[in-house]
Amino acid sequence: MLRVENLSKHFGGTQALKDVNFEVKPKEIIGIIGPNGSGKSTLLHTITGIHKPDKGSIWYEDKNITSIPLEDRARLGIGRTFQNLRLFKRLTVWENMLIPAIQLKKSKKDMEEQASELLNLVNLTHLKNEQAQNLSIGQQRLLEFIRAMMLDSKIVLLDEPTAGFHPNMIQTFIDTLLELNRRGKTFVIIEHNIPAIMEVSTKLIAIAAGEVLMSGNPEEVHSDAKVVEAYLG
Ligand SMILES: Nc1ncnc2c1ncn2[C@@H]1O[C@H](COP(=O)(O)OP(=O)(O)OP(=O)(O)O)[C@@H](O)[C@H]1O
Repeated sequence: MLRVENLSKHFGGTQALKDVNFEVKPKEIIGIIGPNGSGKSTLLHTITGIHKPDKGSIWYEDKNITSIPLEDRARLGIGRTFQNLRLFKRLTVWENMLIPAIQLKKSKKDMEEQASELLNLVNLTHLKNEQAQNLSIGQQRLLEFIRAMMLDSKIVLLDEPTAGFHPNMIQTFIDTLLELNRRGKTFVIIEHNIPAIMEVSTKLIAIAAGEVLMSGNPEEVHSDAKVVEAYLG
């Protein structure tokens, strides 16, 4: 579905990505872990078109998308959320859900049904008329997550979706993610919450200093000596 080949990107003297290769198959949940500054966000920015890679290519459903504009990647079905929340803070939860979806020209009824159902999944229905800025950071992150689902992307890239969560919200996120995955969504998730990412991912990719250290079975990757050292070192 999505394939990254020999992707490299540098900023001045910093090699943020070095020959990164991986593949995402339909309905997989890929977890990406790595220490701070290891290149995780750069990888997502390069896949979605914010950064142009120095080298390498990105393929989506057998189409080379390395050089196509950001909006076209979104139109093809690649959605995302950001590490820094990008909600319309003064608009209500409900307005936040509906506004991005307007571009899809779905019927108002369909959009409203979808928004209601998603809000229900993450237990935010009671806050639908509240301004987004009045929600806790964790609630805002859940809102950004389900808002991304309104765009009907086939694959959604999530950048630290549980950062700032109250511990009792993690399960809501996990349950929602798994439910959306059961319905056909594919996910790539950058996450520092190791227990959460271990629980949901079908494959784990560990990166350090811009390179893939190891990828594969989450248990094996997590307990690998090189991965443990990269985190602790
Ligand atoms: N726009 C930029 N300009 C210059 N350097 C950058 C830029 N973006 C990232 N970097 C550098 O590239 C490296 C990788 O950064 P990146 O944000 O991708 O790491 P990360 O793994 O997402 O980190 P974190 O877990 O802290 O979010 C870091 O050394 C960072 O300082």
